[in-house]
Amino acid sequence: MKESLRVIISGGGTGGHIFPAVSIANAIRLQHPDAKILFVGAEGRMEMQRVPAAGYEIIGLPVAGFDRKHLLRNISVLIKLMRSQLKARRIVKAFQPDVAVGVGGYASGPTLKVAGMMGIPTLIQEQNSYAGVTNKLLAKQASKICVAYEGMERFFDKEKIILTGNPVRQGLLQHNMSREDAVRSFQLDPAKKTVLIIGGSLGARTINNCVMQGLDKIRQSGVQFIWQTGKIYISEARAAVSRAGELPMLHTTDFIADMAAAYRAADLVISRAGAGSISELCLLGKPVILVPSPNVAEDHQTKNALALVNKEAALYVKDAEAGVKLLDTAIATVQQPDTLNKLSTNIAKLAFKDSANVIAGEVWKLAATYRKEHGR
Ligand SMILES: CC(=O)N[C@H]1[C@@H](OP(=O)(O)OP(=O)(O)OC[C@H]2O[C@@H](n3ccc(=O)[nH]c3=O)[C@H](O)[C@@H]2O)O[C@H](CO)[C@@H](O)[C@@H]1O
Repeated sequence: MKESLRVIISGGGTGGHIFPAVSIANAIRLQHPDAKILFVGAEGRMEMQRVPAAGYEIIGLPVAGFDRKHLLRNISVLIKLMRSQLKARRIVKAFQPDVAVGVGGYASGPTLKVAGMMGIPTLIQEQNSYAGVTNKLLAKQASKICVAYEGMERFFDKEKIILTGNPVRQGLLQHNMSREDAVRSFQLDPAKKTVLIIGGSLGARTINNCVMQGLDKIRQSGVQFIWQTGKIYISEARAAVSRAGELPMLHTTDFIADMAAAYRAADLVISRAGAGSISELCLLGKPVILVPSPNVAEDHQTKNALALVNKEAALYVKDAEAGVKLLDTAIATVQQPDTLNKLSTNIAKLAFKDSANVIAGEVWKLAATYRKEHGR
């Protein structure tokens, strides 16, 4: 080949979109070490920090989501969308990709739309059991659609669908830290059972409230906790902890950069049922109590969760019941080795092992055809 492979990857908004994108980029780099990869995200969103932290260049579009409650505000959203399309066009023209990959979220809309209009092949990756709005809009012109759940032909053309599972960051699987070192890295005691509490990439209000109201219970439990609050809840959480006094058995943080260490330290996880977290928990065989968010499109987190619960691969606490049940269930379960073993064995059976590599292979196939046609 004359020139190196050139790929645009676009999307973001939450970790659930960003981390699969990074994982696909890493797999492309492994298969094609001289590949040029450019991310296109949304200004001010999480990807603008997380993507450079993963070692990739990103350009932001001034894009924003539609406001379904205040329709008048959408005039500015429309203007931003038009400006984003113009900017996306300039980016695609200058970068000259062989293929564009969309992972869902606002930015992937304008980017993949203009790439498609310019004749560049596009691939989209849908993480959930219910298709996102942007991916549904982009599906018509997409050449391939990589999905993580069966039954996605209700949203997409059957011929384009490939069941790949969700790509997971490679660093989560390729590490050899001991449990003791992992627990110590959170300033906790390796002799104690540890519960990891994660509320998705942005944090979860209900789960945070359970912890804030249960600080005395935590103190007396004999168990220790790693608690990720999310960026917007951290000051409230820290204030509650400092009011409660010394709590050496609780590590509080807004965001965990080293999720490999957090999972390694955990004997049990409490989590929202976002697609990314579920894929990771399956691959690592982690016992988990799922508390699906009720505030997502078509209640898709409950569907994500029930797919596991029905196979006895996870415990389930409804958001509305978390206040009375969640901490008690966690404190009891983490001290029952048989239950933990059964959950771990069953959830590991649901893992997709090689998702990022399979998707990177599909990206290359599309690019290779385009390059041949364009003499690149
Ligand atoms: C509220 C909302 O809209 N949630 C959606 C969002 O989830 P959201 O982005 O919250 O969650 P996911 O579970 O998909 O992914 C979270 C990712 O963030 C990482 N992580 C999390 C916490 C932390 O401190 N550090 C860290 O690195 C996890 O390891 C995981 O890779 O996208 C998912 C995938 O489209 C959807 O299924 C969710 O419904």
